[in-house]
Order: sequence, then C-alpha cells, then structure tokens
Amino acid sequence: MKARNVNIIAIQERYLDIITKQIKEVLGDTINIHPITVKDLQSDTVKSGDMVVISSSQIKGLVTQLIPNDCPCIVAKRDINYMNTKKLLNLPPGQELLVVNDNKMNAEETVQSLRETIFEHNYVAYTPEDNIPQSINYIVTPGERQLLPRGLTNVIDIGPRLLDISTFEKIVKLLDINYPISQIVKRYFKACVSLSGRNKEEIQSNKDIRNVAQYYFEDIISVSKSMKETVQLAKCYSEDSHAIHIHIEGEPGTGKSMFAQAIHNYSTNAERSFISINCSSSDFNTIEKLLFGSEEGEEISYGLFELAENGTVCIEEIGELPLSIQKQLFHVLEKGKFRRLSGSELHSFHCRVITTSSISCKKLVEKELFRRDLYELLAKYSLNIPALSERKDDLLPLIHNVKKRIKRNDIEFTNEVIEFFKEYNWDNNVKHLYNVITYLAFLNGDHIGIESLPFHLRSNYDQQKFNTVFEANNNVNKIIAEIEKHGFLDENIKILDAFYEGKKERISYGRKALKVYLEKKGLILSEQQLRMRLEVLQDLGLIIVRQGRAGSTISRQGEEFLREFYKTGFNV
Ligand SMILES: Nc1ncnc2c1ncn2[C@@H]1O[C@H](COP(=O)(O)OP(=O)(O)OP(=O)(O)O)[C@@H](O)[C@H]1O
Repeated sequence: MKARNVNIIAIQERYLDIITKQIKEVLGDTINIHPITVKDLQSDTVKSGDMVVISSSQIKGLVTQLIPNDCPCIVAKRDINYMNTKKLLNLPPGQELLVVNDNKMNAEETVQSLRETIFEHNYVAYTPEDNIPQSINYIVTPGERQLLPRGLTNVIDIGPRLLDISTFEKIVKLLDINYPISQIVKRYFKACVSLSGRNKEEIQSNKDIRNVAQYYFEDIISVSKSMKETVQLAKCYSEDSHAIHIHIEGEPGTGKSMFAQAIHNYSTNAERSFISINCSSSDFNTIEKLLFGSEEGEEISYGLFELAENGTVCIEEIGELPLSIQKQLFHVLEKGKFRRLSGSELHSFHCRVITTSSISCKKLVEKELFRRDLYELLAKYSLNIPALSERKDDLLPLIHNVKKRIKRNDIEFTNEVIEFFKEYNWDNNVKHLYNVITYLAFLNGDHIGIESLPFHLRSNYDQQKFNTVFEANNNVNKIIAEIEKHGFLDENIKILDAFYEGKKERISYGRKALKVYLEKKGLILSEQQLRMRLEVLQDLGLIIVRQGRAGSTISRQGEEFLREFYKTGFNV
C-alpha cells in the first residue's frame, strides 16, 4: 500500500513532538507523518489531498483557513495516559484532587477523563488565577508541573495527555487502512507504554530529516544592528564559492535553522536539494547511517551527502555528536569523499555543509568533547546569532511578525506586557517568544494584559518587579543581605562567577558539571551544599535553572549584581 501523508498540527512544539511519537508508534508503518506547529503553518505547507489531524479544537478555525479544501481533516480528542496513573489508583478512595492544566478548558477536559475512569476520587479543575483550596489532598497535573508554585510536595504528574483511541479509529477509517480494531488497540497501548514514565524533557523529539528550505533572508526579522550584520555576513558566505562549510552558533531558538535555509535559498544552488538532520536524537547509529549511508548485502541506503548532490546538507546540533562520528565527519568533510557504512568504495560529493550548534563548540574543544581539527575546519566561515536579550530592537518587529504569521493582527498587548517581554530572559529566544504569543492568541481575546500571561511567565513578572525594587533600593546590599541570611556569600559569588564565565562562552551547567568546574577552581561542595546554594541564587532571580540538558545559567539580574558587587569593592 502506498504510504499516505498525514499532517499533524499543534500549537506547542513539545506537545507536537509527543503526539507525533505516539502516532508513529501506532501507524508509523503505513503513513508519512509531517508534524507542523501553528506558527510554521503557511497556506502552501499542506499539500492538496493530504490528511490533517488538528491537535485541539482551539486552533481549528485558523488551521482550516490555511489548508486546501480537499484535505480530510480530524480534530483530535485527547485523553490521559493511563499508564501513568498508578499513583492515583494506589491512593485510598475519596481523595480531594486538584487538577492543574494550562487553562481552564484543558483542566476541565482532564477532570472529565479522570471522572470517567478513576471514579474513586473527587476532582476540581484549577487555573493559576484561583487559590489552592485548603481541603485538597493532592494536586494532579498532566505534565504541567511548571505551572505550579514552587515548593509543593503532594503533586502527582500523570504526564502529558495523548491522542485518544477514537482519534486513531477515525484516522484509520478516513485513510481506509485495513486494520482490525484489536490491532489498533494493541498498538495504542504499546504507544502509551512507550510514552509513559518519562517526563517531557526526557521524551526525545524524534525529528525527521527535513528536506525543504522554506525560509529566505527576507523572512528573517533583523532590525537591530547586530542582527543586520549577521544577515549581511550570512549573505556573503552564501554567495562565496569557497565557503563550503559554514558553522552557525546561537542559543536555542535564535533562528539557526532559519539561517541555514536562507543561506541555501540565496546560493546559486538554491534549486538543488536542502537536507537537514538533527543530531540531538540520542540514536547515534541511526544518525551515522543517515549521514554516510550503508550497504547491507544487496541493499544500499544512500547517505545525506549523496542525496543532497550539489545542494546543501545541514547538520543541526553538531556538538551533540560523539567523538567517533566527529572523526569520520572530519575526514569526510576534509576530503570531500565518504564511504557508506560496511561499504568499500569511496564516493565524492560536492554539496555545501552547514552545521549548527546551540552550545559553543570552542568550549567543547577545551573540554575535549569536540575534535579540534573539525572545529577549525568549521570555524573558518562561522556565524554567531545574538540572543534575543541582546537585541531588544527586534522584539516589537518579531511580535508583529508572529501575529502576521498566525493571522492575528488584531491582538494587542498592554504596555506592561511589552515592557515585561523586553526584560524577560527568553531562554529559548525567538522560538519561546513565538510559542508564548501563539498560545496567548488562541486562549485569550484580542487584548492581552499581564493577567493573561501563562503562570510560569507571571511568576517571573513578580520576580522581575521584585528585582526592580531591589535595583531602586541599592540592589547589591539588599541581595547580599538576602544571601547572607543563608550564609556562604563567598561561595555564592564563586558560583555566580562560574555561570558568568560560562555564559560568555555560551556554556550552561548542569549541577554535576558545575560541581566539577568549581572543584577545579578550588571550591569543594557536596551535592547537597551545591543544591542549597543554587536554590538561594534561583530564589533571588540571579540564576535561571533549566531542566535536562539545557543546564543552568546566570540571569541578567545575576550579571548586574556581579558587576555592581565588584564595582562596590566588596571582597569575599
Ligand atoms: N529573526 C527571526 N525572524 C523571524 N522568525 C524567526 C527569527 N528567528 C527565529 N524565528 C522563528 O523562531 C522559530 C525558531 O527558529 P529556528 O528553529 O530557526 O531556531 P534554532 O536556533 O534553529 O532553534 P533550536 O536551537 O531550538 O533548534 C522559527 O519558527 C523561526 O521561524
């Protein structure tokens, strides 16, 4: 049977990754899946006749305007992943449970699913506007722990909601796939098991190889001087026939892959293929095979260098590659020749190779996690995309851009919100900003004030206000006094110094890496001590603690504090 194209559309990228993985587990052998976020959906993204699965009714109106009329379309229903409910089932019956989601409608839907199945308890739907009632025994959240105030202990996270089984029945019916319902049920459970027990950071975003360069330099908003210069340099590289390897660095979500696509489209080889692979998937065997191709008996699978012919191969997040693949890659790039895995013949290739990284490869070289020869080969033509916080002039044009993309020019933000956005430390930069605005546009009316912001932003707003007061009242002294309530000012300063140095080199630290770094600097702390120091610094808004690989870093307030601290001549 010929595989059919199914486009799956959601607001948030993370959620899209999860349901894409679920659909792959259930129907991956019969359909081609194209995940698309709402902000990336344009009128020509979905091809005529392809199927569309819309993740929520909230975006149906917008999505249907942007897809061809003849596309069969399903609005998905969502359900909790019952594989994650063991804790709930083990509670004595009759518990009072508060269900927290990102908005009231979603909280009510989750409550509905829980009442229908785990009927032993009583549920109340909650939004961050409400106070937490006294009588509550536990808080239940479907993967939205970050919405809760810090410090709550009786929280049961049942993981993100998945597509419900009736949605799969509908897909199969519409595509005329001849699977008995029992087979769908079995695969549905398989997917639930596969996606259970992990939080969303751990779920690998199994991103497909992308082979369309949809962005042009005109699409890149660049009003600030630094961004204009970066675009200018990228154009020069694009036209330069010697620039066969181009390396792009920038914090997550600054537009690296957008630049890679624009460079391809601006080059004389724009008509040729653009193929991109993301190395942040942990399955390095697959990546190796995709990059170089393989020969198994009679079966040949072509690698990206040959598939791209004279076009462009983009290797995203190259810093994630293990040294063994880096070594192969270096030889391939240096010689312009590759050998398929298990193959004997050397093949030449003539495509341009663009690499990207969210972490500083130079710093990785120093830590012996990245090959120096490969770095030197790549660094010749390199671009550094500035973080959003370093180019505030771009903020308003970017907001206009996303409003236009999602066809919501009507929405307005209060001055207070705009000011807050300017000061906010967008750890996923433009991607984060776009997600927040898209999200707000669908959940609120056309007028957005501070009260409409998602809870995780609002708590930051309060923190920001707190910090502003601090600044006005002789910031440094007050912060020092706060730190000294817990003691160990000198150690806290050393930790901030470490983060500060790291940020300059675009390095963020997980706790373990930080511990090792501090030990090298002569500060020896136990895990517990380090955790306590970090909590104090985080509570004061001096560092940003991020989950998973992203690691932690110093906040802008933290940097200002350090600068003032040294200026005032404190000596710890
Ligand atoms: N300067 C910009 N102008 C317009 N849109 C932008 C700009 N920068 C980023 N975007 C948008 O932000 C989103 C993220 O961009 P992109 O995926 O290129 O970033 P990235 O640095 O490759 O992200 P990651 O590191 O997470 O892979 C995309 O929707 C992109 O269109």
